[in-house]
Amino acid sequence: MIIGVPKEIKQNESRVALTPAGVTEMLNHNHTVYIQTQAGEGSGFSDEAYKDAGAQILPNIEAIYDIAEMIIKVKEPIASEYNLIKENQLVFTYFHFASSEALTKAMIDNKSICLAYETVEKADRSLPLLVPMSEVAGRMAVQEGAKYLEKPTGGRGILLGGVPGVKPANVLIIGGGIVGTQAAKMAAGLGANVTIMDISLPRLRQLADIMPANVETIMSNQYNIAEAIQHSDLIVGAVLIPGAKAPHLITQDMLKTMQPGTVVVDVAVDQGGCIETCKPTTHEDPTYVIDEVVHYCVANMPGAVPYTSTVALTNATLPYAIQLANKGWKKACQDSKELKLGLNIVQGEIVYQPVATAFDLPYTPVDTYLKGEAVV
Ligand SMILES: NC(=O)C1=CN([C@@H]2O[C@H](COP(=O)(O)OP(=O)(O)OC[C@H]3O[C@@H](n4cnc5c(N)ncnc54)[C@H](O)[C@@H]3O)[C@@H](O)[C@H]2O)C=CC1
Ligand SMILES: CC(=O)C(=O)O
Ligand SMILES: [Mg+2]
Repeated sequence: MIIGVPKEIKQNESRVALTPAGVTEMLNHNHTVYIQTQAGEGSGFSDEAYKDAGAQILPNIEAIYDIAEMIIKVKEPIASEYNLIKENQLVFTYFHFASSEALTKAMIDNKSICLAYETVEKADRSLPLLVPMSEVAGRMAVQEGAKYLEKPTGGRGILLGGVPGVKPANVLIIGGGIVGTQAAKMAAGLGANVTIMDISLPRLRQLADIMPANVETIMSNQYNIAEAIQHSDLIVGAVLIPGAKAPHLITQDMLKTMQPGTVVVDVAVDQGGCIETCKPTTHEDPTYVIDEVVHYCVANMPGAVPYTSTVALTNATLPYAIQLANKGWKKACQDSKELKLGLNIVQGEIVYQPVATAFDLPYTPVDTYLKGEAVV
């Protein structure tokens, strides 16, 4: 198969979807790999390194989309890429469709095959291609939160861990999955008073077992959230209902009950955010203030640490990308339930129910496309 890797063009996005090691693997399986010039530069991989691994370098993004049967990238296509994507071209990347009707409609219109990293799902319900970036974002959430809690950046002016004789900060984490767990570990390690909320009692039990003594677990519900936000200094939004729009657990009215200078890091922004007042921001201008509450809502947090994130992401995506390249999307999705769940839009039809629900658009069951002879 002919594989194309464009340079990411989202603001301050320096990750790349394939490393030189990944190129070698693809070549070992008899595939051809084209990389846009400088695509790996921000992650420490030069064009020379890709050439040495056997890739061919193309000078611009148009050339990559023009030649490739499968595009592998990191972030969702942005508006200038919509028309570069061709009918029947397989695009393997994060899409987060439920947060963007414009993207959803553009991918319906171009009739491509959209296989979303974030909904590839294992039998145990884990999301293997979201996990590594959630690990990064969860850890970063506390780092960023600590920074914006400083007075000069608009925060309350409180040190997460306090100092001897002074109380530490209160950190509330809503959602105890991968992001939530990593955020809790970091905040607890710094000495903060940490509370994790989740709607899953089994999950809260697991967390209570593994977390240190300065982390408590509380059931997530409207009453408990309303109470906890009043004395939280840092709040991390970390909920997920796979593929769907995040529920708004903190409404605009509730901001008025919070302490001035509270920082909210809504990591779930890529699925629309779990705070009503969340709107996506960039690494260049990551925060804004509403009702004296600092909002940090960067939708590509791991993009800021590409040396860590590119390798973590490609460690997870490469085995799936190889299956897709070896078998073609149809056969690969017939053979693997995990990959099949990654299909969101196929040739103009939404095949992932929560995306159709998010915009009240028609839904076509994915098996409609996977029946019959596989096309390689
Ligand atoms: N902004 C960014 O750069 C990044 C954002 N993310 C996003 O972070 C979010 C969380 O991802 P993961 O931790 O991997 O998901 P996960 O599936 O591991 O965890 C989500 C947790 O939320 C819980 N949950 C669902 N509804 C809830 C509610 N009403 N109250 C409390 N908990 C609730 C679930 O029970 C689950 O434990 C996703 O939207 C993901 O896309 C992930 C990586 C980077
Ligand atoms: C998960 C995601 O959206 C990211 O890593 O940017
Ligand atoms: Mg207030």
